Amino acid sequence: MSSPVFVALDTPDLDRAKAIASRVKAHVGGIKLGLEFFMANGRHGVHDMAAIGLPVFLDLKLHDIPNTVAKAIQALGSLEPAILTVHAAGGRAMLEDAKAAAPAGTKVVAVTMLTSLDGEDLHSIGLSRDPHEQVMRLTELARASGVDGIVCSGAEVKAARAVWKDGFFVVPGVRPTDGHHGDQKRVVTPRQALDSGASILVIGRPITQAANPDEAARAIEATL
Ligand SMILES: O=c1ccn([C@@H]2O[C@H](COP(=O)(O)O)[C@@H](O)[C@H]2O)c(=O)[nH]1
Repeated sequence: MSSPVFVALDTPDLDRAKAIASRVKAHVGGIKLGLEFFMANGRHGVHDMAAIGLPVFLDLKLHDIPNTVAKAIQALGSLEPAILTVHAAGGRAMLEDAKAAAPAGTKVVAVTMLTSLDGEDLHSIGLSRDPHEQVMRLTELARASGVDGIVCSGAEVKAARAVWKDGFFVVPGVRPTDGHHGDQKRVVTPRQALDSGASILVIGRPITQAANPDEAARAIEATL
């Protein structure tokens, strides 16, 4: 079975992204390309990265009116990423139209609550629910909208999986040890995320900023 780890290649530098992907290829199951990479390299960069031979997760976190999101997904043309993100807060019509616009082989997953946020952040944007309640509410919305799954933290994935048995659960905010969390606030270890029901884990800086990225990826793989 291939590794559940998708390495987040958060860099604008195509050559650096290629170099890290090539180094860690044996220890990860896919690569995740986000806004930083896409803004710098566009569709052609994604196409180049796909040539490495690992599944591509395109993490664009689309959030706009339904027509705009659907047209943006259609504009990806032949890229056909394995996974594509939209924001669940875009609402039911946007989620339905995103799924309808995506290629059949692309899993559309809805971001519920960014792992860089906590309860205080929710309150500061006018939401009185706690993170667990917010994630569960958006999980129900995503399931009812017909998308393939959600992005949530490892703290909520067990409860989300319980109400959506065949959903696809993406867990970022993963740290191998109790070390530096950076901007992530809802954090678990790779083992905890998998034991709680994650389908895949997204891990960036613990691998890409390591002195030896392939050794870091191998060490994480050994814990799974
Ligand atoms: O809620 C979310 C959704 C997406 N992400 C993305 O995952 C990686 C995490 O990188 P680390 O370096 O392991 O923190 C990054 O690309 C985010 O855009 C997330 O962290 N949380």
